[in-house]
Amino acid sequence: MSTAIIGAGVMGETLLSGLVRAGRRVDQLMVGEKRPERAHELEERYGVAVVSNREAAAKADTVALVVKPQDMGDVLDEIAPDLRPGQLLVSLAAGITTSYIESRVPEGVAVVRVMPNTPALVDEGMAAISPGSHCDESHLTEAESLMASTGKVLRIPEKQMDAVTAISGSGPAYIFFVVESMIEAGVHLGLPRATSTELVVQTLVGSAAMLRETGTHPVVLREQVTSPSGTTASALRELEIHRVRAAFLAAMEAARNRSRELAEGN
Ligand SMILES: NC(=O)C1=CN([C@@H]2O[C@H](COP(=O)(O)OP(=O)(O)OC[C@H]3O[C@@H](n4cnc5c(N)ncnc54)[C@H](O)[C@@H]3O)[C@@H](O)[C@H]2O)C=CC1
Ligand SMILES: O=C(O)[C@@H]1CCC=N1
Repeated sequence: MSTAIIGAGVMGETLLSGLVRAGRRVDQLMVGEKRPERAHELEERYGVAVVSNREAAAKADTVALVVKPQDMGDVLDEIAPDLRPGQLLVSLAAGITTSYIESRVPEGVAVVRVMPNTPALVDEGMAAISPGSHCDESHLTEAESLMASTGKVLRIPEKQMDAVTAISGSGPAYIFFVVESMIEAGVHLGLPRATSTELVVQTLVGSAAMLRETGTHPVVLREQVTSPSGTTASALRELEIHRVRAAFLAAMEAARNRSRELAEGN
């Protein structure tokens, strides 16, 4: 099965590198990329063929669309004449619905919408997938296998996609923001930056491993750290006073709303 990736920026390369790591044959992969210097970089790095978007659409069994939502209309209009019924189109773009894509491509092209995230770069990705209206099980399985090369995959109803985008799609950015803030705090408290960074990164990795390996609810894990009248209780009181919980809710609502706006072409 040949796969084309159209749009080889951050997420396009993440997908490409994952497929290569998972053992997909490079001669079964191709890339369509607008920026010539970027295309050249990927040719050099992976030995992958860079072709025009139309050639990618005409040749590949599966076409992954990894351009920005704002560029999706133009790309679909460009490749529509080369697509054929039964072919699989996988969109990784935030906001863009399967019905929007289906309305711009020939009848019978199978569309799967995916929301991935960047930890896929280290094979710890979280991707959610939803079928469009012309998908059969084999299309969904192929999209699932594409994304499973770099992490976990969950099938979800498309109506949940904007919320998923806000949680796991954008999620790594919130975590990096927390990490960055904790490192800075360590520096304020007098730690050398390298020490603070090592402490925070390992604390994050250790906490994530506890969540995954014990399956224990985060509230219970947090309570285990919080000794009566201790240091953690003092810190958590400040987080509540500064409404960090409410800020997370507002942030994720804003991301969900932005995903909805992107669907309307804004
Ligand atoms: N970066 C992330 O963490 C995530 C991104 N996504 C989605 O992935 C998509 C791409 O995002 P990024 O990789 O972050 O953006 P990016 O800007 O790094 O990559 C987009 C790439 O598409 C190329 N491009 C633009 N128009 C093109 C055209 N007509 N033909 C061929 N290539 C074209 C650009 O030159 C660029 O290399 C977006 O739709 C985004 O919503 C989804 C989940 C996570
Ligand atoms: O910020 C964005 O729009 C993309 C989608 C999810 C993560 N990055």
